[in-house]
Formats: sequence, C-alpha cells, structure tokens
Amino acid sequence: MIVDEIYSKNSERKLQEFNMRERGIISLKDALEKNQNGPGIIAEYKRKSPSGFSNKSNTDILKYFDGIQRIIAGISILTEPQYFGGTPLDAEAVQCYNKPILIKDFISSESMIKSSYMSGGDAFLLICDFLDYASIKKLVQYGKKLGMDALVEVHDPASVKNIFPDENVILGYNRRNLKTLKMEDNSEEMYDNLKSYGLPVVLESGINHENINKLHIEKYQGLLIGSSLLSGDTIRW
Ligand SMILES: O=C(O)c1ccccc1NCC(=O)[C@H](O)[C@H](O)COP(=O)(O)O
Repeated sequence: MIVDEIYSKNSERKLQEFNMRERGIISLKDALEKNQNGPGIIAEYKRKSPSGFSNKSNTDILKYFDGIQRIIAGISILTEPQYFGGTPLDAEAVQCYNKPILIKDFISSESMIKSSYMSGGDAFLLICDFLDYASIKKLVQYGKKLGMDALVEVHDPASVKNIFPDENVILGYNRRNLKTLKMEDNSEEMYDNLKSYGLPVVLESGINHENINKLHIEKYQGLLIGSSLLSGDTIRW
C-alpha cells in the first residue's frame, strides 16, 4: 500500500536542521473554534497526489494563497517530495499569511514533529488508521510541548480506539480510505462518535462545489480542501 510505503520512507526523509520559523505558533484549534460563520476552510497545497491529482492551475504557491487568504482559516502543506511534490520550503514560504499551518505529512516520530516546527508548522497530522494508541499519545504530548496542535485523523471506524484526546487535539474524518485511495464517505455514521470527544471535528477530502451542500458541513468546525480549490473550484455554501 502506498501509504505504508510513504511511512516506511520517513526514515530517509531529510529533516529540517535550521529553525526557519518567522513567527510564534498560531493555534489551528483556536482559529477553527473562533471561526464564526460556519466551518473554517483549511486550504491544502500540493503539486500531485497518489490518487492522481496533478496541480496544473496553481503552480505558484504564493499567488495561490494571495488569492484565497481572505476566505481561509488555515493552510495545509504536504512537504513530502516523492508522492506529493512537496518541500519544507512551501511551509516556510506561507508563514507570511499569518494563518495556522498544518504540516499534513505522515508524521511518525518526534523528530518529524520537531522538523515540522522548524519549517514553520503550527500543527501536524497523526493518522489513527496507521499509528497505534501509544504512538498517537506519545506524539500528541510531544507536539504539545512545542505548543503545536495535532490533527488526529480517522477513516476506519476501528481506528477510533487509537484516538488520544488532549487539549491540543483536533479530530479529522478523512472521507478517503488511505488504504484503497477510494472516497468511501462514512461521515454520517462517524460524526457523532468523533463529536462525543468534545473536540473540534474537521471533514477532509473530496469536498467540492457539487457535494458541499450534501455533506452537512454546518456540523464541522473545519473543512480540509485541496484538489477542488487548487483546480479553480469555487466553494460556497
Ligand atoms: O490525496 C491523495 O491522493 C492521498 C493518497 C494517499 C494518502 C493521502 C492522500 N491525500 C492526503 C489527504 O488526505 C488529502 O490531500 C486532503 O484531505 C485533501 O483532499 P482533496 O481535497 O481531495 O485533495
């Protein structure tokens, strides 16, 4: 499975050695909780993805965020180069918008969290479908020491047992099954379970102008949107 491959290559990733932060931490969790008029949009930047997305319309990252900075609550950056065409330079570059930056890499170690922090990240991703409870707990607590929030994401209902709820945690439901790469939306069934933790919940993947009014988005504190916005889609509700 591609995602297993990505995790297995984490040990080969070149980590950020120099502190490229230009500002203090901006809490993604606070930004989503403060967002009044409905869910906050977390706009994701990527040049490509394993499910076949290729960014042809917005190849200039700063031009892209110049254009949408007024309508978004946060920024998601994939710095992974091989599968997403990313680089830590993307995270460093978007600090200028003073929006919370989520490093959406497949984080599996404290050194990757530290590297995300040094690149300008304010939050990081932990995926319950691939990391066990003990790892999620350890990494959430390490990130908390740096002042960072953790987006603790699930797709498979069986992975909910790996959630470690803490004050720096945001929960995410990924509509995409990262084991099959298929969009398998179980959000109706999963939402109440996730909401019972009393933490903000973000809906992720495959959100576009055609389905946004069918996804009951008013229940969520955040929407994580990549491909459709990068392809020029207009998202409004
Ligand atoms: O997007 C993929 O193809 C993908 C494949 C394997 C693992 C993760 C993948 N994407 C990461 C994400 O979760 C999405 O980039 C993010 O939720 C935005 O999704 P979208 O709006 O559909 O681009």
